[in-house]
Amino acid sequence: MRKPAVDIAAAKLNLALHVRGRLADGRHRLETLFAFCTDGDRLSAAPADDLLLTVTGPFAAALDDGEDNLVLRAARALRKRSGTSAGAALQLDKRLPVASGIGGGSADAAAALRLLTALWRIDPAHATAVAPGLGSDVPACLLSLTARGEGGGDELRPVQLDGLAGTPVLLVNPRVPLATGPVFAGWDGVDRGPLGDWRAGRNDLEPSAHRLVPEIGTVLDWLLEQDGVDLARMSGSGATCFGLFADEAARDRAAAACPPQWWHLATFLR
Ligand SMILES: C[C@@](CO)(OP(=O)(O)O)[C@H](O)COP(=O)(O)OP(=O)(O)OC[C@H]1O[C@@H](n2ccc(N)nc2=O)[C@H](O)[C@@H]1O
Ligand SMILES: Nc1ncnc2c1ncn2[C@@H]1O[C@H](COP(=O)(O)OP(=O)(O)O)[C@@H](O)[C@H]1O
Repeated sequence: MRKPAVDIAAAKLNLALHVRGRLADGRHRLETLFAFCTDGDRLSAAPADDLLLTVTGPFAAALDDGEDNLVLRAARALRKRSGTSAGAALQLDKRLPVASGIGGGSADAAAALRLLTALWRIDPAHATAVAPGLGSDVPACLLSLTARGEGGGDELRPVQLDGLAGTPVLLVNPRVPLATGPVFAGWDGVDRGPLGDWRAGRNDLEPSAHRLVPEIGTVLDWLLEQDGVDLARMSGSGATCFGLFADEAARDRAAAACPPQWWHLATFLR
């Protein structure tokens, strides 16, 4: 029997996220810089007659393997669009916290699109076509490259930023799930200006997320106190925050000192 193909559903970061107003469809108009980590969830796909999903891993319990899992929604959308009748046995190793601003669900959906495009030998244009309908972040996760996102976050332009790849990162989440919708709803409506240099930029969703989950402030303060941290910010709608470190040893010292009640992941930008 053929070995199942495996794909890393890389954790997504918004290195900066500026909210510029509203779009005609009611979503918020964003200017963001997407970057991806070298770690994430793991998804595998093997040939099967039907579409099947099993979920394992540290965050499997936070998620069901039922019909509304983004992996199955992605698989069904791709099957419909491409006209194939093929199935797949999908296995998700859920390592990223759920509803946490690092796009775990979107990355899983994107990984499913990549794996099934290969397994079913279909035109990759079908995956590109169904991605936006699965979530605003799914096109960025399908690309999984450093990119500037505009519009709803789904108008993408890949960018090459010197020195970014390989940067040691520490992700920290206070283990409080935070849904995206209420965080956008709490944005104060003030356009604070365009995204230029991302390091000097902001996450405009941080104040709203912080009101809903005050621990975000504690996590950010803690990250900023760590030796060797160059920048600390919240990703997406939170509550995960990231610290970018000058070197791996400093990142590892911070990881070792991370309060045990928080989730953390020591990784790199890819
Ligand atoms: C905030 C961001 C930043 O990258 O990331 P996450 O925190 O989700 O990781 C994204 O914009 C989230 O993308 P995604 O999680 O795919 O969002 P969707 O499923 O499309 O929408 C979730 C909710 O956010 C709102 N939403 C989403 C995108 C956008 N530009 N404006 C919005 O107001 C939607 O109206 C919906 O209520
Ligand atoms: N495979 C999946 N992984 C994570 N979340 C999923 C998945 N499938 C469906 N969801 C739902 O999608 C929502 C968004 O999850 P996620 O992408 O992890 O967060 P965020 O958009 O904040 O980065 C969650 O509330 C969850 O119930």
